[in-house]
Amino acid sequence: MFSFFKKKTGDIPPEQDNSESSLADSSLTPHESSEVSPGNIDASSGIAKQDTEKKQSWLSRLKSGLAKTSANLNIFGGTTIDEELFEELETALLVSDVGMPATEYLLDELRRKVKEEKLTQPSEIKTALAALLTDLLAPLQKNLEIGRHNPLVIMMAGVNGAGKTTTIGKLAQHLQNNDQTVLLAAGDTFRAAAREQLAVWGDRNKITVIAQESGDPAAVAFDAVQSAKAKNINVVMVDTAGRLPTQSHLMEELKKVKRVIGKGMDEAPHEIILVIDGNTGQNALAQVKAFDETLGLTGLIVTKLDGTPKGGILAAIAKNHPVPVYFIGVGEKIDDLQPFVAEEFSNALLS
Ligand SMILES: Nc1nc2c(ncn2[C@@H]2O[C@H](COP(=O)(O)OP(=O)(O)OP(=O)(O)O)[C@@H](O)[C@H]2O)c(=O)[nH]1
Repeated sequence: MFSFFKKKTGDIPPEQDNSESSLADSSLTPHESSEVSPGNIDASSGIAKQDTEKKQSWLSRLKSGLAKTSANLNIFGGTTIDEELFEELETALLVSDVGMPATEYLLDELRRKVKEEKLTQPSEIKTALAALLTDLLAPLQKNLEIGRHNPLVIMMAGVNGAGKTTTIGKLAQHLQNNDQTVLLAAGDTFRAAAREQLAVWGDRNKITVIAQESGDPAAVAFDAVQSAKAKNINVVMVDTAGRLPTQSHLMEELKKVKRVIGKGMDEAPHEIILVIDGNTGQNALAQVKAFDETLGLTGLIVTKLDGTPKGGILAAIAKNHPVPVYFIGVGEKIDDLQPFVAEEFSNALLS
């Protein structure tokens, strides 16, 4: 099944309790539990077919999005495994922003595999590298769990232009498609245009957007949580203005937003997600470390992996400062944002 979110129940009614399954799965339950008839066989196989098509379409977009990074790694066309090939691979991994520690790790493991498994062909090294990369990235793979708090409060942070606002828009639509009600907090009070952009977008998609003239992002976030509680909304997403980790007063402001959200609802924000531009390369690692230190990140979303030769950054994050990657983005359309799956990612790079 093509699942976008993981659903865990907490305070939702028992009849909707379908923990450990995805929302998309839960929407299938009536078909599965009702009596089998030709009608519902057709319906469920139709859904399965649609899912397979969606998945195939995503995999091909992922592959073409990562084409520049995978071109860096296209060095396995020869006939012998020698020191020159390992040196070429080292350069290719570094150029792809895998970073030194992960590059050294992958090369050491590959040399061990070549010996142990008596590999002789470069194509076998490529397959072995794909498996090693999958293992390295696997700890980053985690579904965003919805349904465990009502509302689930998600705070988004990141540097300017990373893709926070557009990602919030895409996620909101995915959530709506999964029968979740959503409310947005226009916490990017720095850019008036960003607030207006979100308000117009909210109008068009019938999603309430809480905005204020005051310019205090913490107050906007607080109001949004109160409003969501009063309206029994499922998910609140709090947008924040872009900032560099070196701008300490702005990092302090983020801490305040987090603190004030906590005053509005115990244990909130439940998710603090850093949105990273995949083009940023090694600097993204510095961003993860700095925002994590300031806020305690629960997850990452890596956007703009389309067209970048620096897609290896996920391996650097996995090796140096692992934080779950909930979603990756390879374009501007809603379906260009999908859950991160380590094996899909490695295969797109190395198949
Ligand atoms: N190619 C591509 N573009 C993307 C992707 N995700 C977002 N964008 C684009 O990136 C640009 C910046 O996105 P925003 O959502 O405005 O970024 P932001 O982080 O909210 O920006 P600030 O408000 O300045 O901090 C927009 O033009 C988006 O359409 C992606 O996965 N691929």
